[in-house]
Amino acid sequence: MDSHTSSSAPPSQPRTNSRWSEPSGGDRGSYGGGGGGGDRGSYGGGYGGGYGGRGARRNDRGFHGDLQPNSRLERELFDQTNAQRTGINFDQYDDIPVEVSAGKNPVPEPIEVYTEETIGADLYRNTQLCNYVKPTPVQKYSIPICRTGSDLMACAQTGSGKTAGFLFPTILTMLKNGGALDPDNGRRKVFPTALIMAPTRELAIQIFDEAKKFTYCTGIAPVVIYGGADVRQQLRDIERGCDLLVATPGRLVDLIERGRLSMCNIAFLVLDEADRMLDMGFEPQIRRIVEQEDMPAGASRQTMMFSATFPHEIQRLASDFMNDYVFLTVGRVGSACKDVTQSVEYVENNDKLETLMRFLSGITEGLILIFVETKRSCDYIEDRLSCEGFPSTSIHGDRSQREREDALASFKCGRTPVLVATDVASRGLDIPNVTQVVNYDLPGNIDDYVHRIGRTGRVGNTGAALSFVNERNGNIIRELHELLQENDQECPDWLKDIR
Ligand SMILES: Nc1ncnc2c1ncn2[C@@H]1O[C@H](COP(=O)(O)OP(=O)(O)OP(=O)(O)O)[C@@H](O)[C@H]1O
Repeated sequence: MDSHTSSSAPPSQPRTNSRWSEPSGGDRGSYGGGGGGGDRGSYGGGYGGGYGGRGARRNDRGFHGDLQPNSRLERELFDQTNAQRTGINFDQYDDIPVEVSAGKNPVPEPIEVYTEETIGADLYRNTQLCNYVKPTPVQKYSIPICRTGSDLMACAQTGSGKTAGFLFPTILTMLKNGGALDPDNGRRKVFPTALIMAPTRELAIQIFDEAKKFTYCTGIAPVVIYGGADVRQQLRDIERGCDLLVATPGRLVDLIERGRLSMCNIAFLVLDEADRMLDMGFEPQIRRIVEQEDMPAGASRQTMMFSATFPHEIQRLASDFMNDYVFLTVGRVGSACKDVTQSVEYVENNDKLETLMRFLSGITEGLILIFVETKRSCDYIEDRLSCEGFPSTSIHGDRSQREREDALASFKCGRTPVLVATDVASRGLDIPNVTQVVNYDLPGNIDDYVHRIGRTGRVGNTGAALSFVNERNGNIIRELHELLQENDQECPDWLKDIR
């Protein structure tokens, strides 16, 4: 029987370090399973309380945000306590080969440093507040390329700063051009200038959090909208002024249909993790938003697509949405982050839980992210781990938005150092101190594997990924084998015998 559905608990593992408690046999409630204490306000919808109400009045730059410093907000946004810090391998990013295939414009020189000259005074101040010392390779190239007005498809390894890679040039060009006038608007319709679409709510919230930092005191107002949260609050957020909108596709279509959002001023369109959005079946919504509403096409819009992987279906979307685009690749398209030590272990399904607990018992520090295939096994494993003394929480598509945010908050602060997740957490999430990823169930394709293990080993930090493998994983073994070899990882002989 599959261990996911087995009701018999595996034997308890003795704890080899004091981090984990002895099995209690109690229920998960005693460990705060599912998290708790997550502060929605810290993710904010729109500007939270920090900027104060300001209506949709425009500032001197033609946008809707604040230009004045605010010391409380500044402390909140740039608090470094839980920020991701660059790791020992950060400087080795410079050794990764970069390829740029030119569009019609000549490719500009990359920028090597962050200064007022390279990224303007506003962004420079904000990078200093973020403690960014120098650009990552994708940023070095994407910023000058996008400033020429070219469309861009950029592929760079997980955790190498792609978010700033698209936010920086977008913000810079918005500041250069100033806000566009709204068309005559009798109704309460909102006209953002930049649109960033992301596949999951958590990723949209995270991009928004980054956008808040980089737009601080620039006058640009960022807002996030996503499904599963109160739509009325999000409507209030956009009405207070929205220049840069971060959205998941479903909620965006909803607000367009309600007549509350117009795409007609969109000058910048970013699709982050576009391949995942297609996997999740969002193509009709994306095509509707980009092709069938009032969004400008051709040269009046700049389009960027960013991911660590680019399967073939994406090339189609790219050629439909972009004009003569530049293709930027840092390293091989789809390759795994070299700072993650990958290992595989042969484990039959029935033995996975026991093996996992034995493995966890030996981990003395850091956060551990465990990927499983189904929502059901996610709940089951979280429950078993919690009962066995490993404080755990979980995240999957059937949990409410509140539960998902609470689980992430509880994981991030270390209250529950184990997060059991489905692929909803595989893309984009940037959680400091994740030192170990476990593929309890391997994903169905190698791209998802690359994204999953990329939740660790970010911005030059080292991390580790362990995958449980057995005969059921035949479909991914060949590519996994190649990937391990490419990254000089240990490749056990039995691996290639699995079909
Ligand atoms: N130039 C920089 N210097 C220092 N830290 C940076 C720099 N650029 C980005 N970071 C930080 O690196 C972390 C990873 O960045 P980001 O999430 O944008 O990576 P990514 O390439 O989009 O990853 P993924 O493929 O997983 O989505 C973030 O915490 C970000 O703040």
